[in-house]
Amino acid sequence: MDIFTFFPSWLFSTVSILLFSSIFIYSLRWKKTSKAAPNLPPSPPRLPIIGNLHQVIGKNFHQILWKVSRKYGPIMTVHLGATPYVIISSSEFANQALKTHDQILCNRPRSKGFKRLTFDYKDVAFSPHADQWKEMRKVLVTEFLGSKRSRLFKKVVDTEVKGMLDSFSSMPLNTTIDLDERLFHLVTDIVSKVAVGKSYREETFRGKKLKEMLDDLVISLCGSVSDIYPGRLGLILDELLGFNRRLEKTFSNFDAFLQMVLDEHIDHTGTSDHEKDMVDVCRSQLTTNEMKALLMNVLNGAIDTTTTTMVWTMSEIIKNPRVMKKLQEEIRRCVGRKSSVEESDVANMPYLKLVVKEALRLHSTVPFLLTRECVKHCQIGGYDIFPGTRVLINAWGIGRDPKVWKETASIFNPERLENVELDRSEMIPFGGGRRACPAASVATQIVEYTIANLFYSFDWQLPSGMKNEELDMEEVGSLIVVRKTPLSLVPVKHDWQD
Ligand code: HEM
Repeated sequence: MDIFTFFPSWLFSTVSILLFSSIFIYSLRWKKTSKAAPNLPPSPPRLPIIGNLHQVIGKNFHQILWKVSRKYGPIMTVHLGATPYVIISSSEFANQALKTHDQILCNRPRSKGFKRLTFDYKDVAFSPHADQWKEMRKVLVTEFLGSKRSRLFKKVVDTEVKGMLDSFSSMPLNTTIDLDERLFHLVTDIVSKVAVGKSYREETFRGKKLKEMLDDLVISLCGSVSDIYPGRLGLILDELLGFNRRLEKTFSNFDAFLQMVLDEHIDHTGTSDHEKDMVDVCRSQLTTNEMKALLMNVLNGAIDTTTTTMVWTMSEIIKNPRVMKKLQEEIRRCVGRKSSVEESDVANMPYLKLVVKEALRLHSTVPFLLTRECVKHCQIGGYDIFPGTRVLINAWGIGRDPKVWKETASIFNPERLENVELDRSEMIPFGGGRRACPAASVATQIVEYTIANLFYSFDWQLPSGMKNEELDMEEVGSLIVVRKTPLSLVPVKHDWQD
C-alpha cells in the first residue's frame, strides 16, 4: 500500500510543490537575512537600564565621548538610557554622514521639549525634515540673514561695537572687564535689534531677564527623560521629576514674552523698508506660532553661539602673544589712524580671517551638531545605520583630530590654515549638509569685525600681572562649550606714539 492509495495524485503533487517551494523560499529568505545580518557600530559595555549614562552625566560630554572613541573607533554606539546613539568622531565618517548621506540623515528626532517650545515644530532647527522646515528656513535666510536685512545688520553692528569701544575708553585706568558678560550684551543687543527692533536685555519679564528665559529654554529643550526612555517609564519620570511643570512654565513665560514683542509691532507699519526688523517683514507671511518659533530659533541659536565664539577667539589671541602682535600689526597697518575699523577694512585682513577660523577649529562652540535622525537604511564606514537611529557628530573632536591636524592639533596656530583647501569635513563648527547653520557667514563676519575693532583700539592685558601663556582654557558645558572661568581683561587704549 503506498501513499497514493490514500491521497489522490493531484493532491500529492500540489502538496509537494507547496512544500518544496516553501522550503526554497524559506532557504532564500534565510540566506538573505543571514547575509543582511546587521553590522552595527561597536559599543562600549553598558549597564542595564541606564546604558552608558553613568560615564557621561555631569561631565564634559564631548571630551568623554572623544576619549571613548579613541578605543571603540570613529563610529560607535552609546546608550543613553534606553536609547542608542551612533557617535561619529572622524572627518571621514562625518563627511559620509553630512555629504554622501545628507538626504538620509537630515531629520531631527522628535522630543517633548522641542515640540512644545517650537510651537509644534513650526521652527527651523528642531523640526523634522519636511516642507514646513524648508519654508521656514527660506524665510530665515531671506528675511533675517540675507541681503534684505544686511543694511540694518551693518548699521546695528557698527553702532553697537562702537558703543562698546567708547564705554571701554571711558572707564578708569586699569578697570578689569568681564568679556563674557560684555560680549554677551553686545551680541544680544545686535541680534535683538535686527530681529525685533530693540533690545530687551535690561527688561524684566514675569520676574526674569531675557538671559534667564533663554537659559530656561535650553534646559527645557533638552531635559526630558522621555527623550531617552521612550514609553511609559519616561512619561512617569518626567512627571515625577517636575520636568512637565518646568516645561510648561518656560513655555508660558517665553510665549507671553514673544506675544508682547509681536503686539509691540502692530503700529510699525510706517517704518521704512531698510529700517524694518525681521518681525516687521515676516508678520504678513507667517502665522503667529510660526513667527514665535522663528524668533525662538533666532534668540536661542544666535546669541550664545556667537558670544562664545568671540570669547574663545579672544582667549586664544591673548594666550598667544605672537599671534596677538601679528594680528594687531595687520589690523593697524590696514586701517591706519582712524577712530575705528570699518566693515570694508576687514576684507583686507587675511590673517584675522585665519585667526577666527583657527579659533573655530579648536572651539566648536556647539560640540555635537544638533542630533540627526536617520530616515532610510544606509552605511557609514561599513556599519549599518537603520531608520530612526539618532546620530551625533562630535564637531569638537573632529576639529582636534591628530589624524587630520597632526600631533600639534591642540595648538592654536592660524598659519596652519594658510592656503589649505578644506572640503572633507575636516572642521565643522557650523555643521554640514542641508541642516548646516544657515548663519555661518553672517556670524563669522560679526566675530571678525568685533575682534578687529577690539584689537585695533586696545592693547589687552591680563589682571594682576598674570602671564598671557598662563590663561586658563578649561571648558564646561555639553550643549554649548564655554570657558570655565570668565575671561577678565584690562583694556589699555592703544598709544599711537609707540
Ligand atoms: C558662531 C556662531 C554660530 C555657531 C558656531 C553655530 C553653530 C551651529 C551648528 C553646529 C548647528 C547645527 C548644524 C548641523 O546640525 O549640521 C547650527 C544650526 C543652526 N543655527 Fe547656528 N551657529 C551660530 C550662529 C547662528 C546664528 C547667528 C543664527 C541666527 C539665526 C543661527 C541659527 C541656526 C539655525 C536656525 C540652525 C538650524 C538649521 C537647520 O536645522 O536647518 N546660528 N548652528
